[in-house]
Order: sequence, then structure tokens, then C-alpha cells
Amino acid sequence: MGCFWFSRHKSGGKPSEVDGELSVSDKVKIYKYKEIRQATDDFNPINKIGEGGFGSVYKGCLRDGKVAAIKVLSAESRQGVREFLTEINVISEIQHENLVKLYGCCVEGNHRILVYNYLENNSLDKTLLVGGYTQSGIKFDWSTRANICIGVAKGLSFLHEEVTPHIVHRDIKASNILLDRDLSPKISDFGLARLMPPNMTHVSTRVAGTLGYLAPEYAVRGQLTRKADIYSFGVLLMEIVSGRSNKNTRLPTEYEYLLERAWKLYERNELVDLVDTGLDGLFDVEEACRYLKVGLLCTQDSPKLRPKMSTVVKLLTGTKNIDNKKITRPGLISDFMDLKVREPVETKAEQVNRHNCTNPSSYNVSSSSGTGENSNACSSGGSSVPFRKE
Ligand SMILES: Nc1ncnc2c1ncn2[C@@H]1O[C@H](COP(=O)(O)OP(=O)(O)OP(=O)(O)O)[C@@H](O)[C@H]1O
Repeated sequence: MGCFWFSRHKSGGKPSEVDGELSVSDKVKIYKYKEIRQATDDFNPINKIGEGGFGSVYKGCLRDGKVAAIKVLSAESRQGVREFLTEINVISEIQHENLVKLYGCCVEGNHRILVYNYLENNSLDKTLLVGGYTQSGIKFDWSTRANICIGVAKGLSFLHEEVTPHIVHRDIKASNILLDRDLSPKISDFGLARLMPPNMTHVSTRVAGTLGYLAPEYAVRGQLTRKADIYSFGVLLMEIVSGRSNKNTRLPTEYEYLLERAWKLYERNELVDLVDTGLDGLFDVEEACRYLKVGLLCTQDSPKLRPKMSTVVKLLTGTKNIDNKKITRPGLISDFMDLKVREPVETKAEQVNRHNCTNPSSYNVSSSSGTGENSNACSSGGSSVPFRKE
């Protein structure tokens, strides 16, 4: 922590780093520690709303009346300090409706604190992926999910293609997608972001991010390009449509990895079976399958084949068509983990989904809701799920 100190630039809005000293952009409001203490009632555990990789998050009310999410960097996390500094400078320079807004920070003494716009409806991992409506009270119907997917795609497209130099987020995942009062998604946690010089195709860096969302070329060779974010987005997209996490160890091996499952179903022309049964069949089959195919396009093994994010937005909104022949095998985590792929078995949900698929205009699987591999109930439980163990 000792090698960093902060100063305010008197001119220009750009942050700079010289000889290990990192200063903060003028666009960042500097809060007094006293104000942060007051806002959180002296970091009262009652106000704690989350715990992340580099500290606790509190809800607080600032002096100007704004409600904020206050991220307190844990003192022992040296790596976290660097991420903290990066995050301040990255976010302060950019604004978009699908990116979380940084109000400011506190850098008094040893304290390192980020102050964000508070988002009322929590993160996708704590709502959609842990039980959907039953747990969170949020109704994730199809149009809500579609809006979330498109919003995240637009936010990422902005970072990748409109911001100069381009920004690779490096940690796109469900816990980094926050929802506001209207369930509009905001990408958060820019702690791992790196500014991409425009003349570089990739920067080689230490691998950071979250297993399950990591692109193979990034996980194995540490090659970081925008295509790594696009891979992670593809995984997230499939999670949103299927309502399950990319990995579920309670399931038999062949169902454990969402991406692997998606590819198998795609090859069998049964992709519809992956759609969340919790939707009670209330979705447009063609559209949901299109979203899953976009997920597969984004997670293709070859980074070059993955579409850029502005194209992803067009594919999701239907202003551009998917060429089926273009989808190739995804980069699968099992390729690196000596995972034994067993004979495919069919879940009850898949059987019911396919049966109903013969009548796509009135797609309904209400009787099987919550019992399939892709249902929320299954993600958090498991023993009563009708899978055949081998
Ligand atoms: N702006 C915000 N508004 C509301 N809640 C927030 C906000 N930022 C964070 N949270 C809550 O705090 C939790 C922790 O967030 P944080 O970004 O610190 O960690 P994470 O993304 O869950 O994990 P990691 O740091 O390992 O990536 C989130 O899951 C969310 O519930």
C-alpha cells in the first residue's frame, strides 16, 4: 500500500501514474472518511449488503441525500489496492446507462473506499441464479431477461468499441451485473479492467477473472483481448436464458457445465431444452434459441470467430441474422480438466420441453416447472432431480 499516494490534478481530467504514484481524476469526488462513517452508521453490520473479493459493501445515505453502495477495501488486500486504484480512474472517465456510476472515493490514511450509485435490485447471481422469483421476489420473465442481455451487451459494446482506448473488463459474470429499480442492468466491478492501447491486439497479463467465465486462450496463455470478455458474456447470456449457473456440481457430470450441455443440445437440434423451465413456457421459442446461439457464437474456441459486441447487440435485437453454419464448437473447460464425457441422458425437463416444442406457438411446460437441470430449484438442491447417475 505504501508505494501509492493520491493527489488531485489541478488541470485536465486525466489520471496519471508516475514512478508508482497514482493520482485521481478530477471527475472523482473525494469523500471525507467522517462522511462515509456517518453514511454507514459507523459501518454498522445492519447496513452491510455484500462481500466481494476485495472487501465489504455497505448501503449508506450521503450528506447530499444520495443513497450509495460503499465498497470498503480490506486493508490486507494488496492486490485489491491496485484494483481499487484502477477502478477509480477507469470508471471516472466513462458513463453509460448500462455501467454502474461511481460517485467518488475516500482515500484518507489507510482507508480505501469506493462510493457507487446504489442499485436496488442486487446482482444477477443473488437473484436470478439463486432461485429467481421465489428467492428474490423479482419476476424474471422473458422480456426482462431479454432486456438484461441486451443492456449488458450494449454496456460491453460501449467499453469495447466506443471508449478510447478500449476497455477490457476482464471479469464479466453474474455477480458483476447489478439491477436498478427498473431491472435495467449495470455492469460493475471495474477493478480488473485494463486500458487497451489502440495499436495493440492483446496485452499479456496475469490471469484474473472467475473460473467458469474465463476464455480458454486467456486462462491458458494469459492472452487478454476483448474476445475474452465476449466469451464471458456468452456464458452469462446462457445463464440468463437457462436460469442456472455455468457450473452446478450437484448435477451429473454431463450436465455440470452449462456450456458443454448447450453444445450437446445444439448438435442435437434441441437447444430449446436449455431454456429455464421456470419461465413456464412463456417465451418465444425462436427468440430464446437465437439468444442461446448467440451465447454459443460468443464462446467459440477460436477467439477470431467470436462476434464483436456491437454485432452481438444486433444479433440479440434481431437486426442481424445468425448464420447457423458459422457456429463452431465452444472452448470447453472440460478440455483442460480431464473431464470424462459420458453417454448423454435426457432430463425430464428436456423430454417435456421437446414434447411441447412440436407446438411452438403455445409453448408451455408448466407441469415440469422447477424440476429440470436448468431450473432454479435444481441449481440449489438436487437429490430429488430425476437424473440417471452412471
Ligand atoms: N452499486 C451497488 N448497489 C447495490 N449493491 C451492490 C452494489 N455494488 C455491490 N453490491 C452488492 O455487494 C456485493 C459484492 O459486490 P462486489 O463487487 O464487491 O463483489 P462480487 O462482484 O460479488 O465478487 P468479486 O469481488 O469476487 O468479483 C454484490 O454482489 C451486491 O450484492
